[in-house]
Amino acid sequence: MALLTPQDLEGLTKQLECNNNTIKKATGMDIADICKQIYGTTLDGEKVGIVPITSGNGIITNFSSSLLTITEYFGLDGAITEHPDVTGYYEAVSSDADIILMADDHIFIAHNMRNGKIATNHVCTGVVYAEIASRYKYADSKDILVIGLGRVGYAGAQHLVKRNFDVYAYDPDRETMEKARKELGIIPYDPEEEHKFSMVLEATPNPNTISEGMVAERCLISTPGIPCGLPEDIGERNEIDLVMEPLTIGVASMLYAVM
Ligand SMILES: NC(=O)C1=CN([C@@H]2O[C@H](COP(=O)(O)OP(=O)(O)OC[C@H]3O[C@@H](n4cnc5c(N)ncnc54)[C@H](O)[C@@H]3O)[C@@H](O)[C@H]2O)C=CC1
Ligand SMILES: NCCC[C@@H](N)C(=O)NCCCC[C@H](N)C(=O)O
Repeated sequence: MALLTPQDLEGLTKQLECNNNTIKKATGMDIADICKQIYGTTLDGEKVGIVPITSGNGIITNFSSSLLTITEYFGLDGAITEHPDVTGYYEAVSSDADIILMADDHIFIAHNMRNGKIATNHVCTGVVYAEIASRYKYADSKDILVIGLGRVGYAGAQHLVKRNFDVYAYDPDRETMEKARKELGIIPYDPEEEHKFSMVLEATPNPNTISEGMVAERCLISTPGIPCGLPEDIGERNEIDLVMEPLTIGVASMLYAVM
């Protein structure tokens, strides 16, 4: 799995504000509104314990501080523990944290100590970016294209099927495509069909995954994928609203998911 780098997280607040404005323009709602709609929950100044984890590739220098920025942006009372790992977890629980945030190289969780709810970043990211794409004010139909059916994209496609969208999808992994077709009923995207979409969810770790033939003149591309899958020239030739940032929207989704 592709790991975040400190460079990905630089200028996080600016990226967040820019994306929140794009989301408001494209859907009429901001990130918090969309999360409230998805989960039917609200945030109320909860105490959040952020625990750095040293396993695997180790601590990402600005990951915990980025989580602190995000919790504060959404009006929560965040704190990074003085110690990492088990000692840090003990510190967070002992200081009465309502929600614990921690991530190793494979799973990033939010765990609500009050109601026991637990949520993963990859599922919550897929769901919230799918929801953003699906609320495009200028959509020309209920057709939506999902590019990449991994941990994030599959969760997003599943959410869109549940919301009764006509979900087309493409992933080069044949087994993944077959699983999604059988289990979700997605429609395999066929580039030969010249079907252009006004709503696209892209969740791959590769650049240039979005081709000219996929996007309508006016299109919302909602992509947590790092790096960005939209080639610059296509972005210039079409009227595209691009929602893309490395961490905040997915974390917001996690926080609302465990309330
Ligand atoms: N912005 C955010 O908040 C978050 C971003 N991410 C990023 O989202 C991306 C996806 O993450 P995961 O789902 O965990 O990865 P994953 O490795 O589980 O899934 C990626 C999928 O993309 C497919 N793929 C690769 N090239 C493709 C192409 N050209 N067209 C269509 N599909 C293609 C692969 O076959 C695979 O199924 C990664 O870049 C990850 O870093 C993950 C979580 C949160
Ligand atoms: N947008 C979220 C993406 C999460 C995932 N792609 C990742 O980089 N996970 C690694 C996080 C490692 C954190 C580290 N253990 C620390 O605590 O600093």
